[in-house]
Amino acid sequence: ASAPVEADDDDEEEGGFSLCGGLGQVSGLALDSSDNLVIFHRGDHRWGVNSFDNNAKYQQQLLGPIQQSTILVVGPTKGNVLKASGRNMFYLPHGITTDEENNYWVTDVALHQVFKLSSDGRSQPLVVLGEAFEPGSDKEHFCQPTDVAVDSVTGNIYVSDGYCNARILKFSPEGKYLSHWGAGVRRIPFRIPHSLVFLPDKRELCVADRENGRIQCFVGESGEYVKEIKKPEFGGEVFAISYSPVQGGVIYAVNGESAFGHSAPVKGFVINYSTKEILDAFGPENKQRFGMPHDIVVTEDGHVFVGDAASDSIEVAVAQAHIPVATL
Ligand SMILES: O=C(N[C@@H](O)C(=O)O)c1ccccc1
Repeated sequence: ASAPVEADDDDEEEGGFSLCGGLGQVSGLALDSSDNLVIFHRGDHRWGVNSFDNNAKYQQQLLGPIQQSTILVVGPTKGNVLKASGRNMFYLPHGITTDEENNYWVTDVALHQVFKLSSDGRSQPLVVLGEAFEPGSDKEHFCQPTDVAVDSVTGNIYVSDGYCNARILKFSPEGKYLSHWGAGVRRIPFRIPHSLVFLPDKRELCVADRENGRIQCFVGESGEYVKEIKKPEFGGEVFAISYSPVQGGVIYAVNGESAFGHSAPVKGFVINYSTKEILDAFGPENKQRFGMPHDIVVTEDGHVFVGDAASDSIEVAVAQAHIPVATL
């Protein structure tokens, strides 16, 4: 493993931390069973306008895989690195989530693959889905898959596929294809299903349908459409979502800039899942604004972390509405 990287002192003063330059584009965030932050970043690789050809084929394979550790487990307060893994495996990391055994489920948009990795750093993946560097849209191929969500009861996983497909697929914990579906309301297709969250208390899957600027939620078991949350405050894009079961269920979302024009400040939102009311809007704790907020996680005690793919950093944010009623 590479030498541990520590957050700079000044980084901590900013409220966020960038692990003293040890981070590349932060594409994914997850939490482990101890509420440590799990960061999935791109080291010295970047997703630029020339990274893919018109057929979504990755153009920089000759660069080889990222040599830095792309998966870092860090303490949520000081940003000290507890574990580092994921070296020489990935080309363009995207999404990451953890399952009940602290395994990592990750997606790589250059490989068009989904991996299940054990968190003890063994480099041999437990499950590999998709064919390396081969985009496609059947049961064995993805096209720039963006995220994974895990149903902690059944262990089944959901894959949002992706920048160049418009569907959600469901697999068993061992990676057996179970089902797939497209978008809900009036069959307007997803436009970059970009981030997923499973709602354990409602057994629903919610999707950040990025360029449609909406969140759509489905019954996890059947894929049946349940609801849509779309707000003018999103300004046309929703990049990432997370969820906390407190107060009847609260959705956290971040919007973002997009090539298709944008008309709202880049912010985080706290939304009452049942009423769809925006309870709070927030920016980074001690920084002007988010760059490209790309993923968001919320700890049990209400700390919000946002991974920024433009400023290669993790921003800490305080969202008022999550403070459990007991402490108000
Ligand atoms: O959205 C894009 N990237 C981010 O989401 C990301 O880096 O995951 C992107 C799209 C087209 C070209 C270049 C970048």
